[in-house]
Amino acid sequence: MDATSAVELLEAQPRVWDHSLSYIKAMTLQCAVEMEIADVIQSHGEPIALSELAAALEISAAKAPFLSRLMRMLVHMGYFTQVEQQIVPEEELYWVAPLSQLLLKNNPFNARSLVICLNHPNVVDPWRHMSAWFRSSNDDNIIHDTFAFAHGGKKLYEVCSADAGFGQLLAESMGGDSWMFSRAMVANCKEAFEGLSSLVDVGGSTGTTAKVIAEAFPSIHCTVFDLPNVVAAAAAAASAESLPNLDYVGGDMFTDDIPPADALLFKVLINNLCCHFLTERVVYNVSLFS
Ligand SMILES: C[S@@+](CC[C@H](N)C(=O)[O-])C[C@H]1O[C@@H](n2cnc3c(N)ncnc32)[C@H](O)[C@@H]1O
Repeated sequence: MDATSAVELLEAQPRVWDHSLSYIKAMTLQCAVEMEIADVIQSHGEPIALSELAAALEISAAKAPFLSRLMRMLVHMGYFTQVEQQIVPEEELYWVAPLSQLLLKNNPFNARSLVICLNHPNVVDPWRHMSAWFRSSNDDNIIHDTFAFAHGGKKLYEVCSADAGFGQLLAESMGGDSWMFSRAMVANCKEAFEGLSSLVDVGGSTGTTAKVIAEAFPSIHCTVFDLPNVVAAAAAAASAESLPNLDYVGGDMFTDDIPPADALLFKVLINNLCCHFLTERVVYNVSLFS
């Protein structure tokens, strides 16, 4: 190997490190969500010193230096800002950046469940099995998706049925996304709802999308149709803020009757297979918005 090639390789090496360690950002974000760091700093009401943050998070003094590293990473990722400290210059001060709004528990559009869901072993494992999937030789009875391959042949929703906690997490994971998406949809696509008197949101999860539609179009009766355990939790949570034109029906869309309606909404359901607004006619392709 000549000297130029050696230098080129040396310069390329950090990229391999970068690619191989890129999971650190995901894990750092998950840690911030689990520890509710954004909530703690926001409720402090002003920039918080590292020692105060450590105390509020009940982190021991011995581990506080590691909290400093975590916070610097989160600053680098854009969730927090580091503020100049005048009084005790050596003390680090942190404040929330706009991006951290997406981590706050009291924001209806937060992405907390999404972060936890996307880092869940059930979701990460298929990626770890990708080469084994490519190399597997059962082409006669090919298991098309790597998810099923990594889960003993079970598809996503079969895993959800077997693991109710994960099913609930998946159902909730789109909540913030749906909240923002639905508001944009009802504001920009009013014509898609004209003439409808009923709509079923199939796989409607906690009802975020249906709620937005029901509020925007009181003349449309909206039904959230999802697996019974998901619907039970969603309906219980919704009872306090119930809308007269919104209800919940539990069932399995593969085996149970979907309630009849003028329009069926399939949003982020069964991979890309059903990413459409369906009625007797196709009203809108949801993927246009996502
Ligand atoms: C990725 S989430 C999408 C939720 C919602 N449509 C949205 O866009 O926010 C998929 C939803 O489909 C539901 N689901 C999965 N299998 C189902 C089935 N067989 N019948 C009805 N709903 C199902 C899940 O419980 C989950 O709430």
